[in-house]
Amino acid sequence: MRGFYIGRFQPYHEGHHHMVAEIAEEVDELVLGIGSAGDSHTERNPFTAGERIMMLTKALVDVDIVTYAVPIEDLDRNSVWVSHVQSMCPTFDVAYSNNPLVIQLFHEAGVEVRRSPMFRREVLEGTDIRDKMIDDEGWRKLVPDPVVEVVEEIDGIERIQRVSASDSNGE
Ligand SMILES: Nc1ncnc2c1ncn2[C@@H]1O[C@H](COP(=O)(O)OP(=O)(O)OP(=O)(O)O)[C@@H](O)[C@H]1O
Ligand SMILES: NC(=O)c1ccc[n+]([C@@H]2O[C@H](COP(=O)(O)O)[C@@H](O)[C@H]2O)c1
Repeated sequence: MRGFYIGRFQPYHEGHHHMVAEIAEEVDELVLGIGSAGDSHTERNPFTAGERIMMLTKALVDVDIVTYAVPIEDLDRNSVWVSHVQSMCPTFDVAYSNNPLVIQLFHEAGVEVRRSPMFRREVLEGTDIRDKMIDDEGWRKLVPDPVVEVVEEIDGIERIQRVSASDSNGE
């Protein structure tokens, strides 16, 4: 059985990693949809799709199922989004998400959706981790080690500090 799990992964953190480990108990292969793939260089979406592919690929080397990372750009039309996802991905039997809109759209399209309990959500939330990156304090222990290496390789902290400063100046 093949599963599908979508997130923006800005950045890929230990909550996502925990969810992947749980999903890996239930499926043979997993497609990871990198959502809002066209977005980057903003405070909410600092990293490009390619950078997020690096984070996922390097963090998932120890996961013992086959994984595929597929960038998925946003569409203006929610009603055809599931078809758009399916057109970009290997076929899958079940979708995993906690996002209410994603659950609703898959449900309406007749795709089975499974939710997964939030893991240590009080610290493992992308928005909070990005705030910690802006301060460059306390974020490293909240993401897998390979993600730290990718962020360092791409000068990600300098990027997020600059784009958050320009976002708040309205530039
Ligand atoms: N700590 C967590 N435990 C389990 N699942 C999580 C956790 N954090 C996020 N998820 C789930 O992973 C999927 C992708 O989430 P996403 O990439 O938006 O991360 P996020 O931490 O919610 O980030 P942001 O604050 O930027 O929205 C969603 O279904 C979300 O509910
Ligand atoms: N119409 C659309 O483009 C559409 C609809 C539902 C979800 N999405 C995307 O799916 C992803 C869902 O991920 P999160 O659970 O991380 O929010 C996001 O990138 C979101 O933009 C896009």
